[in-house]
Amino acid sequence: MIPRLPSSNSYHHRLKSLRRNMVVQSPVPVRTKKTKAVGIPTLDLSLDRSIVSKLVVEACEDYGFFKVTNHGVPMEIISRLEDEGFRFFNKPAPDKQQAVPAGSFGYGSKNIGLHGDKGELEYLLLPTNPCSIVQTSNTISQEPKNFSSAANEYIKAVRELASEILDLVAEGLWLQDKYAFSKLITDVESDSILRFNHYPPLSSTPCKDDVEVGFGEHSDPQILTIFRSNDVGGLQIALRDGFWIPVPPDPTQFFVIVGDALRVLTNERFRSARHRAMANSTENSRMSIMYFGAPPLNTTISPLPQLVSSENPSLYKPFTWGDYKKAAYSLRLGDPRLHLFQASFISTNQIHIM
Ligand SMILES: C=C1C[C@]23C[C@@]1(O)CC[C@H]2[C@@]12CCC[C@@](C)(C(=O)O1)[C@H]2[C@@H]3C(=O)O
Ligand SMILES: O=C(O)CCC(=O)C(=O)O
Ligand SMILES: [Fe+2]
Repeated sequence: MIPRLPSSNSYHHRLKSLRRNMVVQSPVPVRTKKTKAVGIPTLDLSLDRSIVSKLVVEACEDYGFFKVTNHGVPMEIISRLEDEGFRFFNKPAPDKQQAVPAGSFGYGSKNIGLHGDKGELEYLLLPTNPCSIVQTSNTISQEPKNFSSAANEYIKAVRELASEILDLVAEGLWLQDKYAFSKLITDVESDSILRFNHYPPLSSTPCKDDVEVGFGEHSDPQILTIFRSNDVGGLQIALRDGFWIPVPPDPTQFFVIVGDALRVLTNERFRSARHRAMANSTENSRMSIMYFGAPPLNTTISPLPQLVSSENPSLYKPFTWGDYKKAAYSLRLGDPRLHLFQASFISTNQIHIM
């Protein structure tokens, strides 16, 4: 099917001026080695759908990262969860260590994952399923109902936002199934995660040229990450040329990061942005809240047929989200992992000496 595009001049004029305005200047660039003061693509979700869907696709292709405004999530929902997060991190260490003790979820401090990655932060990692939020809230808050209702309302709102963005992506790619991506994260079995990262002010002064790491460089393995932070900066995004751009915080808006799974589903048309958080050298605490939208564990991830052709053959073998998650979690934070699933990858046990 040949896509039909509106042909009016005013449409093209509007699109051009939107593109010009899409990249906004960072007001307070945090400079480290190899950083650039480039703007962040910003998309106003209240604009005409046909325009926004095109711009979303462009931002996913060029950056794998963008900011959304007019996102429709009430500030009250955001502030309630932020207050609950700070209330938790302000508790004494032994109380925090009791939160969600089982498995890979729960409270962590300075250790990220299980393979020696360190960071200047503490965090709380939770499954987004409403029942497990209710259960775990007993170990997180003295007033568990306040925590669980704040978390569940926030999760519902950001899941809707993620799903809306994924529908725009499907439209911008002219897919026949408009819900091809969103249905993966709205499934009741979805493996999505909620994470609070708390970066207390650094007590020691970092050595010259040695910027301490808050959260090391990595890409997110899931489909899409929706996140925001309070007004303390720290996040940086890698550009294609290897330069890092600081992301000025915007507490009332959301940022979106393309994950590895979406990169595979689009047969590498999209980038999964590598990002990192610098340690917090300000006087105030930084807190980010990340929603990682993921499919059910048994979902097959492989490039969508519409994005595969003889000129663009599939770059990946099919694998399940569970397979990819297992591979990612068996590696260090910054390790490459997608190559393990590439169509051209030959694992050592496939090499037979004749
Ligand atoms: C070192 C690690 C932390 C991580 C699991 C991993 O082994 C590699 C991927 C990491 C990451 C990055 C994005 C968020 C996160 C929750 C995820 O799904 O993959 C973290 C994992 C974690 O913090 O446990
Ligand atoms: O806290 C941040 O700003 C970044 C954290 C992050 O990238 C993550 O939790 O995956
Ligand atoms: Fe991340």
